[in-house]
Amino acid sequence: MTAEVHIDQVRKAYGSRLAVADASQSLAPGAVTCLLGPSGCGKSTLLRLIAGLERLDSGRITMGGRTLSGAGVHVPVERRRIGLVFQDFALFPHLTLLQNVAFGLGGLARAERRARALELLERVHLADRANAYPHVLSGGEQQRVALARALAPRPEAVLLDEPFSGLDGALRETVRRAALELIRETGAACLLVTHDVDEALMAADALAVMHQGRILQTGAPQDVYQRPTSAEAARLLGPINLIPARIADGVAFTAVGEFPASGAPAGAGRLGVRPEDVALTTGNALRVRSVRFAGGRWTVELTGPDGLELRASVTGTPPREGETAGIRLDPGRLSVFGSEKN
Ligand SMILES: Nc1ncnc2c1ncn2[C@@H]1O[C@H](COP(=O)(O)OP(=O)(O)OP(=O)(O)O)[C@@H](O)[C@H]1O
Repeated sequence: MTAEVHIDQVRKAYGSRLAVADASQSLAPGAVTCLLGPSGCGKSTLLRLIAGLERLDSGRITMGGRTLSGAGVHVPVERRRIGLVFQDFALFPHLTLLQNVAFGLGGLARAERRARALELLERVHLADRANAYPHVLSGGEQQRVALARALAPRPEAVLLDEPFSGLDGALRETVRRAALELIRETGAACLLVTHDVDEALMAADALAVMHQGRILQTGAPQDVYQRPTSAEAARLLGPINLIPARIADGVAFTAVGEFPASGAPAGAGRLGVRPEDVALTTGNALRVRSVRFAGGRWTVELTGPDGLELRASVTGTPPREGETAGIRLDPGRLSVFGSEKN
């Protein structure tokens, strides 16, 4: 069974601290929605609200049209049909892997519970360890058991809170890929909370960026990255140059040239461009302040007229410090933002 989760204008405060501020988001069945944002922005609180571990102050959360949280409604955690996976795995140390996975299958007869738990352990390639205890497993294996346990009761949604942060390097990517593949196959709606930009960009079918309790933008990862709707959202996914501009008649006038800005309101604004979308040319509009090796690319910092500071990320032979340079910006990779100083 698959169901869409709708989060509608959800708000949660702890005392005077607004942790989640009127957040709205949909989680599509069979897809991974990544919730990305800096520490303290409210990601875990939103996940806990969806799980039913917290009560919301206002707004509504529905799954398949059924209200889980809303005015006068709070379906208890165990009746939500939602699977949870946390960073610390939260396995029961005194239970075997089989017992851990069977834990949430209370409604089934004993033989069925065992069969279902074994089936899930097989899916995560740990059936041969069914009678082992969690402490003998590696971190990656424990995470796979936690996933098997979350999926065993056939949840309609799966919520994962930084589930891979305890794993490092190549293992992290392997475990993540296998886990998300399995979740997608089940058709459950999936929310993956992370503060790791690379993880979010790679793993997400849909990416939601959160800042100070608000979801600023949602979309395909490449769209949010290349077409951010605000400077704040842009910065959450990596460095971006903000070039002061005066906008008139669909053209942005800047200290480094004129660029198309059709549809942007006239007046003061800023052009946003990622460092890798700044191409260096011969010219003398800018001065190279520093050049740093960044593994496969070079980070070049430039200064220009009116105190302009720009960063370019380039391949090939970089310029030398102190030299002059020009830049070329691909009009298709420019974003136009308002002028507020954020
Ligand atoms: N139980 C609580 N009581 C009081 N304040 C809380 C509680 N839970 C969260 N907060 C506050 O709400 C805000 C959001 O916290 P939350 O844990 O949701 O952020 P987060 O984005 O998940 O952060 P992290 O990535 O560090 O886990 C923070 O300012 C936090 O201190």
